[in-house]
Amino acid sequence: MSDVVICECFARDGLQHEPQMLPLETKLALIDQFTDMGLTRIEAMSYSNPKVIPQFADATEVLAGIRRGDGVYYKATCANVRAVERALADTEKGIGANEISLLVSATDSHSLKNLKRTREDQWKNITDMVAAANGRYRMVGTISMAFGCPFEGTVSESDVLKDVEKFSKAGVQLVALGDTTGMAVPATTQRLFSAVIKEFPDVVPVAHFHDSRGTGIVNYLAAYESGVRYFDCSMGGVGGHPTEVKYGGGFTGNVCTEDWVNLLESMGVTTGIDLEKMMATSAYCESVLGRQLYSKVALSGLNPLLDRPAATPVSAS
Ligand SMILES: CC(C)C(=O)C(=O)O
Repeated sequence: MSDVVICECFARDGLQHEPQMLPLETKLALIDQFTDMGLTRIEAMSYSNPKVIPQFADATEVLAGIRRGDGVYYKATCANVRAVERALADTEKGIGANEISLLVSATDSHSLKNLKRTREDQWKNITDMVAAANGRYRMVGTISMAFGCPFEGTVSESDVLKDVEKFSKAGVQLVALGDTTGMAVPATTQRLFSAVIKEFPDVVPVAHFHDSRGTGIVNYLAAYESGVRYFDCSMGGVGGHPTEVKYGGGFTGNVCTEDWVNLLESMGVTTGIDLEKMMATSAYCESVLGRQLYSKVALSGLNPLLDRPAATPVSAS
């Protein structure tokens, strides 16, 4: 049992906006490597409309082809009831995901731009999706722009907490707070997560931060210190949110799995990840995308002190 749970987002969030289409065999090899390196949450694919997002036209084939690890959650991204119905159809065939995701934005401006729906309409959509899922999956709700919005500025923490409450009341077990465009700082990260942990003890809080301004890891550390144990990351930091490019410009990537795992393990926090396999998988991710990605650890190697016991292990509170 490790101290933290890392969700690897490369195969969905990472690939969604990649211009090149990866062949099915490459996706299967990637996800199998994620399983083999010890990850216990893997964002595998998206049941999106293939006309809109052709990258996931093979969503069912991906689920059918991957090797399943014991106790591993394979997450399917779902945008609407039709997507949940596709998830259920695959589950009936015995090849389904075991976690599905739901998404809301903390601000109406971002919701309209990103989801083409007002927040109110999106909450109706989520209610319908939860009803359609009928308790068959572990569910994770993500609140985008939870720490600030490029269109509306400061986001009210009490409004975010109301969204967490709505997810909780709907029976959603995990709630991710998204720092979608890298606006959080350690103090806001700690304040909001501490409030979630205090007010919603039944909810598993998840950090889903983008590293747009190089603040991802410092904020993840702040989240860890507040008691968060679930983190979304992506090998090489790929992925992220198109809104950043369309409306703000800049880097859209996720926090690099390699860098966050290296830091945690160097602090004596166990991740359950085989570090040598992680480095081999990191190189494989770069080779399949044909370019150097953003991980500093991929560039410099793992912390050389890692093969010695950490001087003062950080206790998992
Ligand atoms: C789309 C979600 C998962 C996201 O990346 C964000 O809002 O930060």
